Amino acid sequence: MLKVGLTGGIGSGKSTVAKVFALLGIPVYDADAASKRLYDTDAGLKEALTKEFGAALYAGGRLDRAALAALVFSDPEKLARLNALAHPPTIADAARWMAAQQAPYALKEAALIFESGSAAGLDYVIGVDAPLHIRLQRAMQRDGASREAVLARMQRQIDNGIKMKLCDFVLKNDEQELLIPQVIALHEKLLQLANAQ
Ligand SMILES: CC(C)(COP(=O)(O)OP(=O)(O)OC[C@H]1O[C@@H](n2cnc3c(N)ncnc32)[C@H](O)[C@@H]1O)[C@@H](O)C(=O)NCCC(=O)NCCS
Ligand SMILES: Nc1ncnc2c1ncn2[C@@H]1O[C@H](COP(=O)(O)OP(=O)(O)OP(=O)(O)O)[C@@H](O)[C@H]1O
Repeated sequence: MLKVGLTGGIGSGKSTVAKVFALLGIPVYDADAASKRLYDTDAGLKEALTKEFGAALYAGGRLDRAALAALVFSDPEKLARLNALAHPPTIADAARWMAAQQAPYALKEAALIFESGSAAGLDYVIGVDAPLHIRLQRAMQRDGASREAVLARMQRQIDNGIKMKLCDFVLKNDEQELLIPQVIALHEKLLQLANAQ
């Protein structure tokens, strides 16, 4: 089975594209959702986060993500420490999930596939591309977030142009080219690649 990554900057439309692949019958792993689940279920991670960022983060019983976001996206060193704690269990969880899939190929959707080093375990990576002003607008609208808050996250991600060059395939989600026909064409190509394995 082929292991395929799906990535793109904040607001590029990764989750939207992932839903189309899922409709085509492809199993999809959502790394954002998995890391949120692990924060509340992985005792080792919970303990490490409490030690690093303080017990107040779990005061409500579950991780206060907004409080953690406010801490880390204003301080690159804190973000690096969070990434070092959160990425390894998520990468391991994704690898276990991948190993259990029965399909010609399976997708791992994650914003930070290159930044976290997880591209190394994948056969191909798909990038979802959209211009900065559209990504900014989408993320602000979806999350009710300020321009500054979205820009702070973007600044902690690899430059989008460079990220797309690192990808094996790029889907344009710029509201000019139709998205679904691009996904269907790529799905057919990936099925061929999986068959040729
Ligand atoms: C700080 C946290 C708790 C804030 O949670 P929140 O619900 O506000 O955001 P969510 O996780 O849904 O992320 C939304 C988007 O923000 C961007 N983003 C998230 N984490 C990071 C990061 N470490 N660096 C850069 N951008 C990031 C991504 O584009 C992501 O898709 C959360 O983002 C987090 O745990 N980040 C660290 C782990 C991580 O890297 N997750 C993303 C990929 S697995
Ligand atoms: N082609 C499109 N036309 C209109 N709206 C879109 C399109 N693609 C995505 N969106 C919207 O833009 C927002 C961001 O898309 P999505 O959540 O898929 O992005 P993402 O790359 O997964 O973002 P993040 O990295 O923040 O998780 C969503 O509200 C989604 O519905």
